[in-house]
Amino acid sequence: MSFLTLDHVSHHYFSKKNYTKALDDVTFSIDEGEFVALLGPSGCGKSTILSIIARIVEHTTGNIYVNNQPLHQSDLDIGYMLQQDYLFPWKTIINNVLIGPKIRHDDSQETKEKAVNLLEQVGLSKIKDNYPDSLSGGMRQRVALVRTLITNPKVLLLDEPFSALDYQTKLKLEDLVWDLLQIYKKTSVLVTHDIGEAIAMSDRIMLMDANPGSIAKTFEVPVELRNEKPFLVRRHPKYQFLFDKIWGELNKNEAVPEQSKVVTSYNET
Ligand SMILES: Nc1ncnc2c1ncn2[C@@H]1O[C@H](COP(=O)(O)OP(=O)(O)OP(=O)(O)O)[C@@H](O)[C@H]1O
Repeated sequence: MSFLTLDHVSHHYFSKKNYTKALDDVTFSIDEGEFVALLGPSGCGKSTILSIIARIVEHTTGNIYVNNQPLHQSDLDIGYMLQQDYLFPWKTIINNVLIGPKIRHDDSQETKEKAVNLLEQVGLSKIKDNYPDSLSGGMRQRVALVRTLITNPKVLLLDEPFSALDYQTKLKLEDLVWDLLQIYKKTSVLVTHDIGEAIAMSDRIMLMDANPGSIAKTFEVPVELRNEKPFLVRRHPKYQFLFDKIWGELNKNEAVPEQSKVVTSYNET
């Protein structure tokens, strides 16, 4: 049964000088526990969809439902992870993680233990009393991930969370997030420009068109890939097949250069 539904959702941004139609008639549903990726060109409205689900932006028309109840009447808990980690430099790692519970007046020992436990799962419990400036980019994102999970959100919104990281760190973090989701089972929406990441992480990929933003096509990820860790998914022949299909769809309006040369063999010298 569908858990989260966007039903004919459109959104316009208005400012003094500009009017932007960011989303046009977007309709899709996500099942509970499903991992969905939004993929598409810059400006097609991917982040706007996340902002609408998070109730940061009020959509202009259409309806959104959580378990068949209007979103604004629901008490849906959202965890939001962004490209930037926004850790507070003056707080230790553990205190950065505990910001969400503190805002909710949860100062309990149980939550502190949960924070340490989660930091242990991402390999950072030994340095929980350090400050963020001593951490690498990948470590900082691991703290941000724990900070997102500590309040036990029902839905995880991931807005290009790995895109500022080096490739090796990004692959490791994809596996880590996947491992944690096997345990904590969140309904997740990932925004990414990376086709490989979308295939490796998701159950379903929604390809978007721009001007105005809309859902162009949906790709189901084969079950064999869904059951593998992201790193191993990339070795699978079905991964390459789906990658080519999505690549073709993204570039279907591009002219093929007449002089393009196809390399058919490689001679090692
Ligand atoms: N606060 C805003 N005010 C006005 N226009 C906005 C605002 N936020 C986004 N837009 C416009 O809405 C459209 C969709 O933006 P959005 O950031 O959702 O796209 P995106 O697919 O996430 O882009 P990217 O991949 O570059 O992050 C773009 O044309 C953008 O310029």
